Amino acid sequence: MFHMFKSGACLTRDVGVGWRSVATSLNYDRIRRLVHGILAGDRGALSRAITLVESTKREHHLESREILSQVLYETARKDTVPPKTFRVGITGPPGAGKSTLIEALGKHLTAQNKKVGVLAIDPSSAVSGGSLLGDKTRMMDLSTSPNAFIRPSPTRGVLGGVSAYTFDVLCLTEAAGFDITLIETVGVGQSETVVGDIADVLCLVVPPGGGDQLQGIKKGIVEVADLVAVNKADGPFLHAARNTAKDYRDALHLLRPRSDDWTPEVVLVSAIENKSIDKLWEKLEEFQKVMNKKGIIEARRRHRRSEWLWSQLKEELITCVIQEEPLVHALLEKLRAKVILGEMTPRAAAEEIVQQMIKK
Ligand SMILES: Nc1nc2c(ncn2[C@@H]2O[C@H](COP(=O)(O)OP(=O)(O)OP(=O)(O)O)[C@@H](O)[C@H]2O)c(=O)[nH]1
Repeated sequence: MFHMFKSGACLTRDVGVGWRSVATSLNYDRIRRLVHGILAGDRGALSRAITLVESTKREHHLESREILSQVLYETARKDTVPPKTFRVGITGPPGAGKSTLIEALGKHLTAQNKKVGVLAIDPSSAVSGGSLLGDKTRMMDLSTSPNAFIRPSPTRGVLGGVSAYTFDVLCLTEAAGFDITLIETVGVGQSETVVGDIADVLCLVVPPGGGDQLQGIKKGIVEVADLVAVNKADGPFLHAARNTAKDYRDALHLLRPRSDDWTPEVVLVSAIENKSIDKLWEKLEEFQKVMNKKGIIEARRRHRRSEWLWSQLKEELITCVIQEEPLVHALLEKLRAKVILGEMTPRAAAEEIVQQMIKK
């Protein structure tokens, strides 16, 4: 069923030692069990595999790589064009009701026997060790559904950057049969770009606001949103929510749509009262249908994978080759003084270092 295991010998990173060839003794029994489990849709196996992806231990990192390679071998064979999986990015300011909306949307989908994964991208954790998204224990109802898989954000920086990490986790959840993935992030700083990179569709969730509704929400997020959900359209907030929806419709009208095939829309919802969640899903599905018909989702995914290869390669080269290379350190010491004193430009110094490395 599975392709051959790679040999135990491989080139890997050993933190503080540099690149070297090591005869690894990976736990192949565990790898085999987890791969079987994931492909059979076992949530426990999926959780354990993700923990290996998150781990900074070298052997865990290698095990997760082996698991991913076997899992991808299987899923790639069954992959269809257009893809049957759908990656929905949910972003918005803190307190907009993203988690409540994800729970409502998740329940709407699991009730239809759809399998839903929920992932969180938390840029704050990588930088400060804190967590913007907090723990996701709020999605209590959804987490008890066998059709749902909820994974809280990592609590520390992960090797290779947030998008590379989330992409690995996404591959695993999809391999376990969770065809719809809701990817949540707080719309601040870089995070919406990351979720925009990973998701097929980006839904911006905003609360009703008085006066300047777009205040505090960066224009950049609105520009990349495919849908805007104005949440909390209930009780005393209903009137304000309607006004906010109008403001967003006007704002979107002035912006050039991201794609000629889709004009972003604004939907009024109430996550708490479960109002118009079906309408929101209809819109998301419509987006999926329109974009898949033109092959746009698959084309975007392919393009991104290729882009990530470059960014990962650069990152790996910097962290594993350049920073570990004694020659680079020696040259850096020598040339840094010249650069600081203005005797040499940083570009010339960098070129000199690279030339010396190539000659070596
Ligand atoms: N009235 C009303 N309140 C809501 C609705 N959805 C969420 N809330 C409330 O808004 C607050 C924030 O909701 P969350 O779901 O935690 O919002 P969030 O965007 O995930 O917040 P962060 O995790 O801080 O980014 C909570 O007190 C919710 O009960 C809604 O549809 N109507």
